Amino acid sequence: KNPNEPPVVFHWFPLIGSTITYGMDPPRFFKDNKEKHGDVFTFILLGKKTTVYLGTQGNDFILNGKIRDVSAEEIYTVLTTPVFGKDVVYDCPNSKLMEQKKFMKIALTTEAFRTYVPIISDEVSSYFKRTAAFKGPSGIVDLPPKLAEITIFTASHALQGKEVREKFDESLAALYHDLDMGFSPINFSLHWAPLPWNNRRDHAQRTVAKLYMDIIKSRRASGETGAQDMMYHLMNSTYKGDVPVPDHEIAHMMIALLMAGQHSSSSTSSWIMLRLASQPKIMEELYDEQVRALGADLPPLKYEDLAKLPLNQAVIKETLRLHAPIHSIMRAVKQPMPIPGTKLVVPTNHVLLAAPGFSASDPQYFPNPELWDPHRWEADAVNAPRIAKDAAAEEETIDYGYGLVSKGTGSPYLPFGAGRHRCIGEQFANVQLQTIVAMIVREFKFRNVDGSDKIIGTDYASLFSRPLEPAKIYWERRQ
Ligand code: HEM
Ligand SMILES: N#Cc1ccc(COc2ccc(/C=C/c3ccc(C(F)(F)[C@](O)(Cn4cnnn4)c4ccc(F)cc4F)nc3)cc2)cc1
Repeated sequence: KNPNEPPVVFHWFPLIGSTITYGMDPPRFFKDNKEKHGDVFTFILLGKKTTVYLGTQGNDFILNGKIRDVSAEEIYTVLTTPVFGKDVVYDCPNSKLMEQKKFMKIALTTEAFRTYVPIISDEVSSYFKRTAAFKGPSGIVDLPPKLAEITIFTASHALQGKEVREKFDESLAALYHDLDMGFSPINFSLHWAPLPWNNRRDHAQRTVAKLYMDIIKSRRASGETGAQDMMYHLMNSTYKGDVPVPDHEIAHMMIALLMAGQHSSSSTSSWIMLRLASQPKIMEELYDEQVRALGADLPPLKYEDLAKLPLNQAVIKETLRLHAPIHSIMRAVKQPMPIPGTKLVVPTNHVLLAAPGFSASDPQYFPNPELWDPHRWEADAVNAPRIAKDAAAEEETIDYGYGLVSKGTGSPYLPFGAGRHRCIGEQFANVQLQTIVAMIVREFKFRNVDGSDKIIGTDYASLFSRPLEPAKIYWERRQ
């Protein structure tokens, strides 16, 4: 037992290690082991020595790690490259990923969001008009699958473009499903296995990539510059040295953005609706907020309206505090990493694991942390967050080549990560989620089937944590 290495979590078997206890309930696993070992401890995950570093210092140590010390691509590429395709995201040097994130951000501007809000709200209204599950005045429905559909229709139409949206009514939905089956944590180790679902994943990746490349060719041939969607901007981007982005890389980035947006938003929107069903009072407050801010006739939603709905925004913020879709962020250790303030050194054969969501449930920062209380984000709220008002730390930003990003130093609330690998989809996700919630609040009232304030458990087995299914709620159409 090496005194300079973090303590190892007890386990019976070398390969399995603590995979099951961690995989079943990561927050529970982190809490139990923090009590035994403190903020830094090592456990065996699928045969790999995985060193967890909890708390804001852990978040900083891992998410702001130097490029010579930590690598995201080394861990993630086995999972993402078979799904996205080659030469993009984690299948290329980090410097190339930074340029790709710069290109992606060009399509994610407030000007673009102005056009996205009507698209998203129309997709939501027409969805509820045509789907059988919401026929009549009221009923009981298993929510998550419905929200997964709403998410893919709204994101594909707004972000991917009309041609892609129309394909989801035909072949693309099934192909997306096959692609999705390959997007599972089991593939962290079995990515190579010629398992049936990996073959379907590979066929789907090639077919979807071809679909995108055909759209690129037809747009280039017709020269139409239609909507300023993601594909348009990627087609007009060049790497440094004026190298145009090859068509297959555009297609593969489009798949990556589709997968990113889909899982994170559908999980989050499901949690939002289930939380509103468990606290119907909040759903009424959201409706009243719209009537007060936009007028009782509730005119068609536009981008500028979202800023007039603070409770609507807080509902998303509070949901991401308790239900961050990415519960574990991992990095390979490239050279021994001394942990400041201790005599511990993390060796190179370890994987680092940050769990930003853990500090978002820490009573030190969030009074009554288990309470879903969107009002806590208002000024002078009873459960207001206790986050160090250290202006310097709060402002600390850095530019890795795709614009200024927050280092998140000292922040216990990082659902979008921090530092070099920080999310670039935060603003799009907020526009999409705020619009979906606002449109649903206009049409429906939700409550739990048994009228209780209970909330369903979390499924941690897939890549993005999400509600256990089925998750049924009672809905009624607002008069
Ligand atoms: C509620 C919605 C979302 C959440 C909670 C979320 C969360 C995150 C987190 C935690 C990271 C950091 C991953 C790491 O450090 O390993 C990340 C990175 C990223 N996300 Fe998101 N995301 C969301 C939506 C989106 C959307 C809609 C897009 C695209 C339109 C997107 C694209 C990306 C990209 C490109 C990265 C960069 C990965 C890297 O640099 O390694 N995300 N996201
Ligand atoms: N037995 C067992 C057993 C064992 C263990 C477990 C559970 O163990 C774990 C451990 C780690 C993880 C990590 C999640 C993880 C990481 C990276 C990514 C990503 F890269 F894919 C993403 O960041 C995703 N993203 C970003 N923004 N929105 N989406 C992304 C980036 C850029 C991009 F362009 C497209 C992207 F979509 N996705 C998810 C999940 C579960 C269960 C069961």
